[in-house]
Amino acid sequence: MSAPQPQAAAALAAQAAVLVVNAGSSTLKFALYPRSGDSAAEFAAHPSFASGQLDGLQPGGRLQLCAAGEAPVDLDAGQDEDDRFDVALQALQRHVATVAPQARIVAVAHRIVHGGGEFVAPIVLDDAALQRLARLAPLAPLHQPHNLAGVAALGRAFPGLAQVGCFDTAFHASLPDLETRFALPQVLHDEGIRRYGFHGLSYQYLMQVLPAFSARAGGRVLMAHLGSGASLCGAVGGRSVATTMGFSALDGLMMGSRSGALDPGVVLHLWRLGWTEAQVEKLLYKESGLLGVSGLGSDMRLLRRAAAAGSETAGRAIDLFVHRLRRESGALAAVLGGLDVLVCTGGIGEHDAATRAAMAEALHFLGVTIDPQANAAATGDTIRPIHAADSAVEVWVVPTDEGRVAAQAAWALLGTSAGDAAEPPG
Ligand SMILES: Nc1ncnc2c1ncn2[C@@H]1O[C@H](COP(=O)(O)OP(=O)(O)O)[C@@H](O)[C@H]1O
Ligand SMILES: CC(=O)OP(=O)(O)O
Ligand SMILES: [Mg+2]
Repeated sequence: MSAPQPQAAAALAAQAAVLVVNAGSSTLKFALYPRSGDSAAEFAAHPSFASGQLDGLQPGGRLQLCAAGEAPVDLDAGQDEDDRFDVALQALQRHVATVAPQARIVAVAHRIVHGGGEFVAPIVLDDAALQRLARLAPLAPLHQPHNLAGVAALGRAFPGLAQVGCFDTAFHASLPDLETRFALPQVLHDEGIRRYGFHGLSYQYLMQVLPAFSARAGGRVLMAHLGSGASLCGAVGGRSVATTMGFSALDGLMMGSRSGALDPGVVLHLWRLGWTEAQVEKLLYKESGLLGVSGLGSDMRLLRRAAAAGSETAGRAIDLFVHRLRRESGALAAVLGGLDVLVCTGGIGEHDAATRAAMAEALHFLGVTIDPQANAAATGDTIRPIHAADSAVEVWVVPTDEGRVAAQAAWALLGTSAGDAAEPPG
């Protein structure tokens, strides 16, 4: 993205924008969205006007701003985590002032992974809500503490601005009762030990754009969000009816460094062997999945290269990822009673044609056939159909945009007054 010339910038009218933040353990992803209509076509147009990522937020990391269309910039950062956040946010503000000088940030919206049973719709965050959300941190230790640290840091950077929380779990509030239950005593269910489901902002985005492209978007849709975290969601009428992640973001598919579904007997066994809670948590969240099985890394690109160069462990990790995808897809297709549409998204779903081909092959018995050329040509740049002309099931590759959904939620909560505040005087 190139910076507008000063004269051109001066001529631009102030435009209200929502800054969307997705804070992770070592990265902070951000994007700036103007107000736009909520139609499927406008959603699909990807209208964010500044976006990027801040890397290296953990102490000792190399703090770097990677903004869309620009070379990465190294930042001079201290060792203290709060200082690093603040330096990173000042850089973000400078970047926004350069590439989108017309933007006037009127609110900040955060992706917050766990909303529990209580937060089933976006809210304007206040101290009481933040305290209750902090209690959910043990259920999403890889995400929730960082999400909330992001809220605190943005509060310091933009004092007085409304901060909106958008919950990954909220899209799954529509799950049928049975789908939320584990086969455990009722008392535990009543205490909140149940399936919640995650990646909800991504699934909501897919369900909002798809109707502009497919007349069958309201039918039985299987969505595969395959990124560092990976899950599946089955939807009918645009609403979640089944999903693979559960109480935490550990369940279901094999992931970059997470195990996915695991016999709980394994955890008991490790405890008996003397593993501590912290060691088990690290194993399941950070040392398993593609990384654990391959012993090489969690990134599918790296594993594809290693497998092509003859690495047996990389090949096994990919095979297991695909096998688990086959098993879980079959389970959700059974819950849906068949498929009308399959949607692939997330870093792997958008970019890895071989994984998509394997998934389609696994679901061929349900009528899924892809067009190999269309599949190879789909690189995650835009929404593309990849099914063969005679496929009974449509297959789409859709680049997801969780930020767009969070921005929409902020606009809806803040009403028209937020936009009016940024109109140029006179
Ligand atoms: N070109 C690509 N080919 C294959 N896999 C890719 C490609 N680009 C990204 N990925 C995979 O996607 C993952 C990141 O997915 P993404 O959805 O961006 O993750 P997250 O938002 O959870 O950090 C990477 O770890 C890698 O496995
Ligand atoms: C919930 C989850 O796993 O998120 P991510 O894929 O961003 O890690
Ligand atoms: Mg993600």
